Amino acid sequence: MLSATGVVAGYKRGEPVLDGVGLDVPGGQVVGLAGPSGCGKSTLARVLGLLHEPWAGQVSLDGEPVGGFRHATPREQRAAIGIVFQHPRPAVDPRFTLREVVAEPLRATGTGGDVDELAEEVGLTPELLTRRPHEVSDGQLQRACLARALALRPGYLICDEMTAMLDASTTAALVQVVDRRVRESGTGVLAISYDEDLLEHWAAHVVRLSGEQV
Ligand SMILES: Nc1ncnc2c1ncn2[C@@H]1O[C@H](COP(=O)(O)OP(=O)(O)OP(=O)(O)O)[C@@H](O)[C@H]1O
Repeated sequence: MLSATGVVAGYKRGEPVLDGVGLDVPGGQVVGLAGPSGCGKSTLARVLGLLHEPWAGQVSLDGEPVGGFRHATPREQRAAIGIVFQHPRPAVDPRFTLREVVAEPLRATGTGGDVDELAEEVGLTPELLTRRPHEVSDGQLQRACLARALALRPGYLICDEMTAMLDASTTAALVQVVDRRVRESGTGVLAISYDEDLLEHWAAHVVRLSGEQV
C-alpha cells in the first residue's frame, strides 16, 4: 500500500494546499482522484510520488515510512513508484531518442531491462524508438513516458492527467496498458483526471479531493 496520512503541504508558508489529507493506494487496484481545478490533486500526486516534501504528515510505502523526498529518497523507494504527467514534452530530454527516454531509469540504476519489450507493451514500434521527441506526436511521446515509468516494474504508478492531452483511442490504449500491469503484476495505481466518466469506468473507487479533507 502507498499511503498518505495527515498530509499538510503547499508552496507558500501559512497557505497549505493540502491540510490534513489522507489517501491509500492498495496494490492491484486503481484508485481515482477527482476534484475541482486547483484543489491540490497534482500536489498530492507529487507528495505520493516523493517529489514534493509535505510540511507535516507521513507517506508510507508498503508499511515503511519513506526515507525522504526528492534527492533524499532512497533508491529502492524511488524505483517503487512510477509517475506519468499530463504533458510529455517538458518531461523528456529533447535530445534523446525515444529508446533513450525509455531506457533512462534502467541506465540510471544499472538495472537490466528490455526496452523493446517495454516499447511493445505500450505500442511503440521499433522505428518510433529511433525518433526524437520533436519527430513524434504527443500520444507517441506519452507512450514512451509510460514505458519509462513502468521500466523498473514499480509497485505503484501515479498517472496525473496522463491522458488529458490524448485522443480517445490513445487514451483507451494507455488505460489498457496500465490495467494489464494492475492485473498481471499487482501494481497499485493512482489515476488523476478531470474526466470523471473515465475515472468511473477505470477506477475501483474514486476519491474526491474537495480542497479541505479527503
Ligand atoms: N509550483 C507551484 N508554486 C506555487 N503554487 C503552486 C505550484 N503548483 C501548484 N500551485 C498552487 O497550488 C494549488 C493546487 O494546485 P494543484 O496543481 O495541486 O491542483 P490540481 O487540483 O491538480 O489542479 P488542476 O486540476 O487544475 O491541475 C493551486 O492554487 C496552484 O496555483
